[in-house]
Amino acid sequence: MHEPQANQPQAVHFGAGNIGRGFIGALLAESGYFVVFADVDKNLLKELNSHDSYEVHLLTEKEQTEEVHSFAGASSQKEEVPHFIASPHTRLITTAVGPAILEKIAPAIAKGLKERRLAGGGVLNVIACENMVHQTETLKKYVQSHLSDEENAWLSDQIGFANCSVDRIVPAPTSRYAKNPLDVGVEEFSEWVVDKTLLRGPIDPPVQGMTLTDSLQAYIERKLFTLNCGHAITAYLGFVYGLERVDQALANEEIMEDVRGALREGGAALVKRHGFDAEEHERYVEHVFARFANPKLHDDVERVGRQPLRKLSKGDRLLGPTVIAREYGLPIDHLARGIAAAFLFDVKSDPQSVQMIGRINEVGIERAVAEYTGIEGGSEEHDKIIGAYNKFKLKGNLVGHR
Ligand SMILES: NC(=O)c1ccc[n+]([C@@H]2O[C@H](COP(=O)([O-])OP(=O)(O)OC[C@H]3O[C@@H](n4cnc5c(N)ncnc54)[C@H](O)[C@@H]3O)[C@@H](O)[C@H]2O)c1
Ligand SMILES: O=P(O)(O)OC[C@@H](O)[C@@H](O)[C@H](O)[C@H](O)CO
Repeated sequence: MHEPQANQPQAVHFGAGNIGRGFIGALLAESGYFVVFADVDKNLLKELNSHDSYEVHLLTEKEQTEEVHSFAGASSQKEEVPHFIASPHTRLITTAVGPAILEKIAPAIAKGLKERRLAGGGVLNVIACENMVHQTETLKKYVQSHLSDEENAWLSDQIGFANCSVDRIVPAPTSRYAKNPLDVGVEEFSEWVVDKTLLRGPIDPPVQGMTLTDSLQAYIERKLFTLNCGHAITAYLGFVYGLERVDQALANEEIMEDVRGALREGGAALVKRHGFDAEEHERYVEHVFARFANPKLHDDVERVGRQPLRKLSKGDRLLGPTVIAREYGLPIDHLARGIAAAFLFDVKSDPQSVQMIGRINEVGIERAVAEYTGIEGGSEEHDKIIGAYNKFKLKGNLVGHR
């Protein structure tokens, strides 16, 4: 295992996957932190501990490469991770494991914080970088459930749990550029916005590329309900049309019309809710489309559509903008078509897809839509989703799936 330099500040980052290596871990290392990547993937940990560096490839016209140094891998299921969390050199804990895994990493974080308290380790900040609203506060609740009242009182005083919005498209790496298994390809754009009102003390050393805000809700909703909403609908419609990649899906005019329509509907809702400038929001949407269309990303619709039940849950990228639009009495026709397409995402390697398709086969699409979205049968919204689902199902049958 690689070692930090004497007194080097440390960060423990859970999840050495695409965004972990391609964005958060890379930024922390560039900013002077020794990054301990905590993961469960034994092969990945072996690679992290046998390479001194890896490359982040910017997938732009003229491809550029950044080298990442100063990291190690540690098993999130072993004692070493709590020890790192307890170390006085550790200033930050970050995560990029997926929302469903937050509960699973909470015991290791709680154990590390207990040790830290006893060792007098002091102030530390936790930032979960998952695509969901209030992700770090969700992690905080899981961590608190493993601590005593006394430990929780110390935690409230010493440990910041700050929500954030994290944005950079990082597809699964391919052999086109990956010379070693840690190399990763990313788009050039990146944005990491953190709620400064929930931090304890300054982020020290400051993380280059991290923006601090006191109005995170607007940032995260704009990102999740625009970029991720459009991304998901592109992926689900792309899947229905038998296409493999996001850029291929967007090149299809029918798909593009629905994605644009959904972002228009969701955009009108966001403009009302957050008082965004409508023209500026339109520019944001155009920028998102330009990012999706980047042919160098080779981003797979199966990655972008992964875990459809999470994406169909209340407050996530599909229902979130739909509910806000309805609150303002705005149309949701294209959003409903995007939701409908999600119910046709039949990917055998995705456990949530298997569960969803199994439930549709068991109880029928009408009941499955009501169960997963909370949109009641007989409502206008439910009728729109079912109508679109039936049309897309015919389309899917015509196209034939992979
Ligand atoms: N890839 C992107 O474009 C992107 C961009 C922004 C945000 N995100 C968010 O980041 C998170 C991770 O996405 P990703 O694309 O990097 O996924 P990924 O599958 O590439 O990485 C997840 C990593 O978490 C690890 N992991 C799983 N269980 C673990 C555990 N118990 N302890 C520690 N590590 C564990 C996995 O082994 C894997 O290395 C998700 O919430 C995603 O929404 C991704
Ligand atoms: O990571 P997910 O599964 O929540 O969503 C898939 C993609 O939309 C997502 O990873 C984007 O690439 C990312 O959010 C861009 O910032």
